[in-house]
Amino acid sequence: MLVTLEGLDGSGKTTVWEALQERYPDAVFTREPTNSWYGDAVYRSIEDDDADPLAELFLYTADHADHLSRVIEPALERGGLVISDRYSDSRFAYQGATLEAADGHGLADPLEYVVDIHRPFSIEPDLTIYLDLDPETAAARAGTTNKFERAEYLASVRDNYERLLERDPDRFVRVDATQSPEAVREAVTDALAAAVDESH
Ligand SMILES: Nc1ncnc2c1ncn2[C@@H]1O[C@H](COP(=O)(O)OP(=O)(O)OP(=O)(O)O)[C@@H](O)[C@H]1O
Ligand SMILES: Cc1cn([C@H]2C[C@H](O)[C@@H](COP(=O)(O)O)O2)c(=O)[nH]c1=O
Repeated sequence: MLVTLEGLDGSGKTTVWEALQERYPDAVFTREPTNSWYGDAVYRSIEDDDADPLAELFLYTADHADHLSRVIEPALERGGLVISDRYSDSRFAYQGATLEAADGHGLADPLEYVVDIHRPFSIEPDLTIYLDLDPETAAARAGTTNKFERAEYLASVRDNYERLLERDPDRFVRVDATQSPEAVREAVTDALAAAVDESH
């Protein structure tokens, strides 16, 4: 079973992901960008304010392809529970917004384009927990240290997440990330426990 945590920078994904490790000691905990050399390339691009949006999309997507074949697919084939801090929805929402800001880079609908390039090879999560937070609080919590962690940009990322939730309501569970860390953890734990029970 593949479970993903999604949301804006600073929404609390990593805080929750770390807490879940105690609860599910046998699960595979992973994340995107990964710690591979593909992930290193992604982090170089994050630091480059002038990175080409399409080139950046393909760097993230290369990292995803490697993540799938090296980590996700083997774990799922073993029948394990995989919990990923960010996954393909981050690409749909963030690179969709970056391409949109670059006048669509000649694409009619950047978000749909990013979804489409994943279709032939990616694996859809069984459950995606979306930590919903307003862009201003997200940017403040994240510390506004890179080009993505700015409220204006995060507002368009959030709009894209809303589109993704609307098109796939059965896969997503929305959690109010303005709550205390304890309340967020409890809501995520409840959603995950229900999904794990249902899968048995
Ligand atoms: N529910 C919460 N209320 C207030 N602060 C929180 C909450 N959850 C996490 N934080 C704090 O917000 C900051 C960002 O949290 P965290 O790193 O978990 O977010 P994230 O979604 O993983 O961010 P990023 O995507 O940028 O890595 C941290 O300082 C963390 O302690
Ligand atoms: C997977 C992925 C991530 N991003 C962005 C989101 C963050 O601003 C950075 C790094 O992620 P972290 O969780 O803060 O370490 O990358 C993205 O734009 N597209 C993606 O596919």
